[in-house]
Formats: sequence, structure tokens, C-alpha cells
Amino acid sequence: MSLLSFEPNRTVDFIGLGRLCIDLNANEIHRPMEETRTFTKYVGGSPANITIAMARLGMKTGFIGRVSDDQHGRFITGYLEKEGIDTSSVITDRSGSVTGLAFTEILSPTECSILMYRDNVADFKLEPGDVSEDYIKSAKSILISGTALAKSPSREAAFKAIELARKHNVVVFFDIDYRPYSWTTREEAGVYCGLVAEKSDVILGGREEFDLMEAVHGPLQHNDQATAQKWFSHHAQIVLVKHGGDGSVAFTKDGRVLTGRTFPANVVKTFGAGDSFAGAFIYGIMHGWEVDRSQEFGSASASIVVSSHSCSDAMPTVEQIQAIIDANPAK
Ligand SMILES: Nc1ncnc2c1ncn2[C@@H]1O[C@H](COP(=O)(O)OP(=O)(O)OP(=O)(O)O)[C@@H](O)[C@H]1O
Ligand SMILES: O=C(O)C[C@@H](O)[C@H](O)C(=O)CO
Repeated sequence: MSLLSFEPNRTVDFIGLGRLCIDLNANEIHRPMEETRTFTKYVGGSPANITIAMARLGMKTGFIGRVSDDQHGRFITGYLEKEGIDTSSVITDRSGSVTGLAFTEILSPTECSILMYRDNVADFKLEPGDVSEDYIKSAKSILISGTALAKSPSREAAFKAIELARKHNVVVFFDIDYRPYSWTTREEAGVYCGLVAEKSDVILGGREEFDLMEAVHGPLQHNDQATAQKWFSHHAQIVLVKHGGDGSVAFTKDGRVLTGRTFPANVVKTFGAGDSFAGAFIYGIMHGWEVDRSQEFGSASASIVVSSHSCSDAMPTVEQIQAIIDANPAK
């Protein structure tokens, strides 16, 4: 019995909301960024990556966000359109804002860091007026990423989108996506992410991201099962806790606990695992797959993206993911 019901007669399967940025991934890997001379430019931003993942998997997708009024903003919008993502709610911000830049440093396959330039970014200029009720009610699902809650008016736009989603039976996926550089304090992040988690149908996050919310919306459990029960007392039907190379654990409101395995990877960089996992996991859930099959699909996708230099460009197709699964049958 499916835990979630997606409205059948909707023109859009999935809408992402939040940051549209640019990743500048160091080409000279295995050295500090001080020694890096060249970077490769990709579209980035966690919700953008996840939406691109969904589009690459053949889903009808759209995005609600703002881009800067410059070459970077046009690059991002053009890329989304080439991927078949509807950009009718991607707005060019004309306040002089800039595009968020993520400079990534790849010291080793397991030591990666991101240097974020996010002053005056366009994505935080998203306004409640940019969120169209007609657009929201045209969708089966919407993704809210936690960082969209870090600054106003983006915060209010995200809350408006959630209220409209609830009103029109649009399934709300919440990726906690805690990025310290965008928040004033951890407590602030905990407050707002917790308020969104209370309204969400599916919550994805790492252990420390759930701890962040529980520090405010207490009690602190450091226990995945207890964490899931907490959010089931609100709206959640699925709580998924990501554990990096150790896989993931999914909890369903009807009492199931499902462990997601990982797949072998020639790891180039660790980041991008969460976004690729989320895109393929959500794909599975939206196709009515069992949660554990969706976890497996997400993990296989992540193994491809962590083995790649990029995040968005590397998001795989259904066939590519299935090939990983077929080559690594469960024991
Ligand atoms: N080194 C790895 N090799 C193979 N699969 C991995 C690896 N790291 C993560 N994964 C897969 O990706 C999923 C999500 O990874 P993780 O828990 O690191 O998410 P995250 O912290 O959100 O990632 P990100 O670094 O993109 O923010 C894991 O549950 C696992 O299935
Ligand atoms: O989400 C960000 O702002 C950074 C991403 O663009 C980057 O690709 C990443 O860290 C993915 O996990």
C-alpha cells in the first residue's frame, strides 16, 4: 500500500524551489585550492541538482527561483531549458544580485570542501509573489531545500509554497540541506527547518541535520528511530536518514525500517551524493516503488555522481542507474 498519493492529473511531476547556483570544480584535483589554476563550471545548488536529476530521469519538472541578471543567470536558465525543465517561474532578479558560487576543492576522494561565495545572491531574493498558486497546483510534488529558509524573502516564499502545496494535495519533499554559511546561527536553522519538517510528507537529511532540528524542536535523540517517530507525529510518511558511505535508513509511518545499501564507486569527490541520491529516490517513490527499491535506486545514482567530476552534469539516466544495480546484485 503506497504511503503517498500523487494527484494523477497534473501537468508537472516535480517542482524544485530554491537556489540556482554555479559550481566551479577544481580541475587540478588532489591539491589545495591555493594551487588550483582552472575550474570547470557547472550548474549547481542542491535543489537545482535534484531537479536536474529528476529531469534526466524523464520526469516533467519545473523550478521556482531567481537568477542574477547577467551571464551566469542566463547560463543557468539556458541549461535548465536544455534539460527540459520548465523555467516559467525562474525569475531574473534585477536588484543587482549575483549568482552564488561554490568553489570546490578536491584534496582526495574523501577530503572535499566547498568555498561558498553567497553575498547578495539572487536565490535569496525569491519573493512570495514569485510563487504562483496556479503553478503549485499544477504539480504532483514539490521539493523544499532547507537553505531556502535561511534568509527573507526566500524564507517566506518557501513557506507560501508549502501552504499552497498542502492546500492542493501536492506532496512535499523536504531536503534539510543544512549549509552553515547561509545561516546566522544553528538555532535559527533548527527553528525554521523544524517548522518545514512539520509540514512535509517526506524528510531527507543526515543524522546531524535531524539533530539540528531536534536541538530546538527537542528532545535530542541521536537515534534514527526516535527521530522518525517524532516527525510521524506531524505530517511525515517517510523519514530517510542518510549515512554517507554507510548508506541510508528509511522509516515509514506504517512501521517499516529499511536499510539502503551502497554501491562500489571510484570516488572522485564525495559531494553530490546527497542530491543524486535524492533525485533517484524521489523518482522511485513517485513511481510507487517500495521504499527499499527507491533507496537502492538512489544509492546507485549516488555511486555514479561521486565517481564524476560534476554533480549536475553527471546526473544519470534510468538506464545508467539500472546498469549499476544489475552489475552489483544484492547478496
Ligand atoms: N563514497 C560513497 N560511495 C558510494 N555511495 C555513496 C558514497 N557516499 C554516499 N553514497 C550514497 O549516497 C547517499 C547519500 O550520501 P550522503 O549521506 O553523503 O548524503 P549528503 O551528506 O547529503 O551528501 P552531499 O555530500 O552531497 O551533501 C548515501 O546514502 C549512499 O547511498
Ligand atoms: O548546494 C550547493 O550550494 C552546493 C552544490 O552546488 C554542490 O554541487 C554540492 O555541494 C552538491 O552536494
